[in-house]
Amino acid sequence: MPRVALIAHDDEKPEIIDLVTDHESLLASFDLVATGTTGQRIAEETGLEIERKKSGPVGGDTQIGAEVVEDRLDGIVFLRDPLTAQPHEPDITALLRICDVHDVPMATTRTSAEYLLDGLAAELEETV
Ligand SMILES: O=C(CO)COP(=O)(O)O
Repeated sequence: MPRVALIAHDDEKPEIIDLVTDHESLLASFDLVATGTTGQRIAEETGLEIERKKSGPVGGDTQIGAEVVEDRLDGIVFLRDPLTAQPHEPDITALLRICDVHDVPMATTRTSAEYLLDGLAAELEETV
């Protein structure tokens, strides 16, 4: 089962809820993990089960990065707010970098997230 991380900055939380709701039946067949507040919102607003790490600003992005290093993740949807500076920018940069190092696909916009989820769904179909 693909393991996917879901992360969104505050401005993008409505967008990730909309994305997840649109793909709820597909995501129900995935193993999901999220940063703290994103995971809380997804759990509250959908019927999906989701593991929650710490909130991004206090280390959640770093915890997701550790999963990348340990080869536990098949993809990450990270809807970033491109217009607001984040106090934990170094953690965000580190997560992007470690995804590049390990060639773990990360989608940072709604459209690229749709492609990523479609790609993982196609892989899942090939294995059944
Ligand atoms: O800050 C984040 C990603 O950098 C997201 O963290 P939360 O999901 O806890 O809001």
